[in-house]
Amino acid sequence: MITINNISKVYGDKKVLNIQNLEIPKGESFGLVGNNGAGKTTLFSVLLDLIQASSGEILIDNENVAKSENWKTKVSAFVDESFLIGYLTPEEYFYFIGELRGQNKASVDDFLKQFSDFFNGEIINAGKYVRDLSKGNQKKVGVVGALIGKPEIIILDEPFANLDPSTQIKLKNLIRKWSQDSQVTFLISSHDLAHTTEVSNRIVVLNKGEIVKDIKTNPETLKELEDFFAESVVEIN
Ligand SMILES: Nc1ncnc2c1ncn2[C@@H]1O[C@H](COP(=O)(O)OP(=O)(O)OP(=O)(O)O)[C@@H](O)[C@H]1O
Repeated sequence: MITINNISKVYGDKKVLNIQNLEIPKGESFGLVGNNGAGKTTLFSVLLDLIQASSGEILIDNENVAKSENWKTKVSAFVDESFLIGYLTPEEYFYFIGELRGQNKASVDDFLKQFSDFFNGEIINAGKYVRDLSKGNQKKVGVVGALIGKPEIIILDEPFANLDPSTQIKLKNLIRKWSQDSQVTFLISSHDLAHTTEVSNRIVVLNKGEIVKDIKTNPETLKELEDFFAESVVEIN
């Protein structure tokens, strides 16, 4: 369970995040949407203790992420390329992550087999370093790396961007399956309302750092979100 209490983040005189209370139970597939600058990455960064909140606290299973290390074995994330290690090959990167999560090479290899179509022959045994891969392939490496060892909580920032349609579908199926069958908690931020609605059983909309909608996904959700974002669009003639 993730508990967010009175979290704020201020840069200069601008409050970019301001969330009173948010609870994300185990096994929830939580979608975070919002326009550019809404505060999605900031929220994930505070949650992962990558940046310090200006006030408030975030607890994972009752442990304050800014004060404890225990939560780190339960959580994996891919937020941006800084999570990658450019001088490793993808295989070396996956083994490294596997080691952190108690997976030996054989179990990592076994796990990676299911992604062979996902990788499309361009990642494993491709003779390239992570830094030399295309943006889309780097994203695949980061996302798959976050899945190794099936951690309890998986945080993915914009996982669908830059991915080809087949890979998007594969990833959506995996997210749905793991959250239903294995009670993995997913936190996914995306600009893609359709993908987010498909994989999330709850969607929170952030606007200027504040929660403006918190929806249990239902057949009307996509329409509700599209209407919400359309309202803020100024027509260009
Ligand atoms: N280090 C920083 N210094 C100053 N302002 C920052 C810093 N990091 C983020 N911000 C500001 O915080 C706000 C929220 O940014 P954030 O990256 O969390 O938004 P986002 O919802 O992830 O946006 P996007 O959809 O564009 O990725 C933005 O106004 C951004 O400019």
